[in-house]
Amino acid sequence: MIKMRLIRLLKGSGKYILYQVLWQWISLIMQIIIAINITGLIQEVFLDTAFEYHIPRVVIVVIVGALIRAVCDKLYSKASFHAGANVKRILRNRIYEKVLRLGPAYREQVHTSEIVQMAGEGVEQLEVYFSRYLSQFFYSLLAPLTLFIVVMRISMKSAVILLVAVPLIPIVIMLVMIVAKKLLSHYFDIYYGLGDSFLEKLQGMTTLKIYQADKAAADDMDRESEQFRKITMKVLMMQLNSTSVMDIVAYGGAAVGIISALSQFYKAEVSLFGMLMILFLAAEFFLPMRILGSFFHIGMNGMKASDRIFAFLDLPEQQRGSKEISDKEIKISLENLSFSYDSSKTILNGIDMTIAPKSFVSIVGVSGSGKSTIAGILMGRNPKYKGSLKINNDEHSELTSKTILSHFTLVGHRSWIFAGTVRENLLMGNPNATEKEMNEALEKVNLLAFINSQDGLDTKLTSNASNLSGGQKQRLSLARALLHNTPVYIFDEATSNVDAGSEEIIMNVIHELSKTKTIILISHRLANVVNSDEIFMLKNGSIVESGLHFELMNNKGAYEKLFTEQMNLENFSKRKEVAQ
Ligand SMILES: Nc1ncnc2c1ncn2[C@@H]1O[C@H](COP(=O)(O)OP(=O)(O)OP(=O)(O)O)[C@@H](O)[C@H]1O
Repeated sequence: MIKMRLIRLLKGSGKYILYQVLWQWISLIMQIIIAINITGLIQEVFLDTAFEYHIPRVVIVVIVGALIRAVCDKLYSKASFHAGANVKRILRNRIYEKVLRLGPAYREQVHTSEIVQMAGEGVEQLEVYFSRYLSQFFYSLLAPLTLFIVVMRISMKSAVILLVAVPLIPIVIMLVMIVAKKLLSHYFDIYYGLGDSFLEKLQGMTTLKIYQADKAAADDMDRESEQFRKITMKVLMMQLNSTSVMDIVAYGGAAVGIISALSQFYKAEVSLFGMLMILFLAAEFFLPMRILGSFFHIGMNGMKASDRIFAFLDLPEQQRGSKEISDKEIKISLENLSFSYDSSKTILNGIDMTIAPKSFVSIVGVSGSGKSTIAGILMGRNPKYKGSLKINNDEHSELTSKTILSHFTLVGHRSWIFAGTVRENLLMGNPNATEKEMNEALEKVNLLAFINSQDGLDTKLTSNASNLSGGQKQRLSLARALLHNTPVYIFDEATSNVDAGSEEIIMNVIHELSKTKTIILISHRLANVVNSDEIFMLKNGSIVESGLHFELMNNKGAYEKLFTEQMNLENFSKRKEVAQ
């Protein structure tokens, strides 16, 4: 019922739980004082003693007691807010820091939608656990003991009956917990699955529309939602049933206590005052446990959500060294490097490659041959490689992520542009870039005139720059990469999906850049790689040929075959265009 790992999250907020218990306890003491005064007065009325003199005192006690209880309620709410808010902030920070530590490879271990749900709804579900459940747990132990001490002075028999009946509620809670654990785990599987599926369908909405598959996707969503509705109903039913059982135990226990008090009054074993006191306080024995029971279900949801959060926080992290790249010149050496995403298939097999500082090398090969996997390994995204990858004299895994990312820039064909302004996106490349440097970068990629015809650097961009053309977006990504100004640039199909004009501009920028930087170009289109210092031809994860363009052409191997096929196809297209 209490999870120590969650408790440890409280850190400095533990005092708020203590305050909550204290305010509730003072409120209970006030209630006991009010009950003593009122029942005392009732007894005096029945015994016809001089009760009139006591009325003002009782009225004052009731008013002051009620006021103190109101203040305690207010203070309880305040402490409850602080207890919940702090933990939520701590947990969200931990999730965020974990994502950062996992780095770009996080998606291999967890879905983006799961992280979003975890950090949003998942953390939110812990609110009740910290702000209500925990303090109620301690208070529901303290309250019956306090009441026991009061009632035992009136009747030991009633006090014992009431105290013994109280633990029946936690027994019911524990029995419910056995069923709830399994059900809730299933509930969360379906819940996160639904989120995942919803996000994917939303992201692929345009594709679904193009292939008129949106109806089938909507039917899928309906099916999954229905499954979620059913499991939600099951959870609610379980909660409702257990609440009813707890009510029966609570009110049944109070009834037994009251009956025992009446019987003792009948036998003149307790006074009228004593009988009325037990009558007033019997339900109070059970109320805190009963409230704990109602928080328990929400607390249980939170505990279950925390299982996922902790499983995520415990994901193994890439063990990297602490070395920094110190040289300005960067030599990259891959020696007998192999890699698999999983044990079922080897993706790269015994790769040997040396990339000299400021050289222009290209990696080519048919689709699926492993080109992007090499780029991923160089960027630290696919860390579990075998063999050796050295940056100057240090093994890649001994270097910090930070040093890798500040010496290597990857420009892919799907670089993300964020909603905001052109300026904000460019500053991501270099937060210290001046307006002049940003304009120069835009000029290099032939985008300055267009951006200036809009609102200049303050031109607004929608998410992933959907208000720019594909070519403009790619050139903007390139301008941002230029501002990053690292010694090594990796271009992974940076010109795919762009028009011929944009392709030419991008290739010109890459060639210009190769005068001062190391360039690794991954391209389907072999016409773009002819001027490389070295070309590596990849096939099924192995280098089958390497050398200069003319050497590979003379080899008459796989490269020559692919190059000739592409040239024939391009010439055919050109002839067709001219004929039209
Ligand atoms: N995250 C991943 N998990 C499992 N397998 C993967 C993953 N990414 C790629 N692969 C597999 O690794 C192989 C090489 O993929 P990679 O993307 O490196 O090829 P590529 O040569 O860059 O292809 P393309 O030119 O089509 O981009 C493929 O068979 C692919 O299915």
